[in-house]
Amino acid sequence: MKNYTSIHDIDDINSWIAEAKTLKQDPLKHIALGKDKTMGLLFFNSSLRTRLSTQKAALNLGMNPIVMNVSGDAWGIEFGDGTVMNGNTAEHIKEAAAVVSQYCDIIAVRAFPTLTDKVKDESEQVLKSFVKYASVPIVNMESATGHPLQGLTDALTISEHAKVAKPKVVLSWAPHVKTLPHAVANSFIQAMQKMDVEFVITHPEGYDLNPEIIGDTPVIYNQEEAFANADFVYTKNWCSYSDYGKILSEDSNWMITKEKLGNAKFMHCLPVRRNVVVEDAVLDSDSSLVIQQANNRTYAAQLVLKKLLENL
Ligand SMILES: NCCC[C@H](NC(=O)CCC(=O)O)C(=O)O
Ligand SMILES: NC(=O)OP(=O)(O)O
Repeated sequence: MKNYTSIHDIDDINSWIAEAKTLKQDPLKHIALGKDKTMGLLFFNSSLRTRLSTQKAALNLGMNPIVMNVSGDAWGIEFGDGTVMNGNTAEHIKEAAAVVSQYCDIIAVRAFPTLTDKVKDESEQVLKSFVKYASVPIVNMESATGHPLQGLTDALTISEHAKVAKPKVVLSWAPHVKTLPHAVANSFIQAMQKMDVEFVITHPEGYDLNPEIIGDTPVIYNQEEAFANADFVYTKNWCSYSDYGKILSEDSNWMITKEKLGNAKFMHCLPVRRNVVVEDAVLDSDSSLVIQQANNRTYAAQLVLKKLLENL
């Protein structure tokens, strides 16, 4: 594996999950692997979990992490090809990526979508430019259309907590006050499609995700029907994909409640807005896996970094 930019970079999810579980049992076992190697983390957007768990993963492998908030702290980066740079951007990604590649052995990037320009977002301009112009491996820490470190984490968490051989997993849309990306939902879908689970998606009409990602995964527009006999309910808000970037509904009837959840476990990537997306009674109960999920971010990242280091 040269880069980790999408769930498609996982060749065999079951063996990856097994290896992540082994790493979790003895996180410092490979501390010599990353000796004298530098991990660069570049953030164009806010983060708590990704920023800390990816650094923790690098430290567990003996790497030296260096972190930069690119938006605001660095010079504005130009991504366009052939642009006359007489506007607000001060340096081109061609120089920026080449320079950072000299300081770092692996570069991880977070760059969210605009949610106003679908073509630009789907082109993954920022992530793909780093892949193109950097000379070291690139890790996606949540791009315009995917969050594969999260998707791998979620697959690991479901595997750890499954009580039956083929659990039923539901991805449910929930209300939110802001227009939010599709990245987490996309990578979760792609991860579940690789797992041996019964997987369904539920959301109000108008919130259908990219049909190329959905494939033949069933979509049910009735949340109650979708939740029947669920073992895991993974919740996420996203904005409309067809009416790109729009909030069509803030219908509070779609909020996750203890009553709706029944015996299922609740999952969310975090950060989560209490009593908008999910009620307190769920998050404050044993049904919630969100803290265990966030812990697994370290081991998912550590597995990815280990594979990249072994391939340097
Ligand atoms: N990295 C995890 C999720 C990040 C982002 N959530 C947010 O922006 C929530 C912001 C808020 O609730 O104000 C998303 O949905 O993709
Ligand atoms: N789940 C997740 O990616 O969280 P952060 O946005 O805090 O990194």
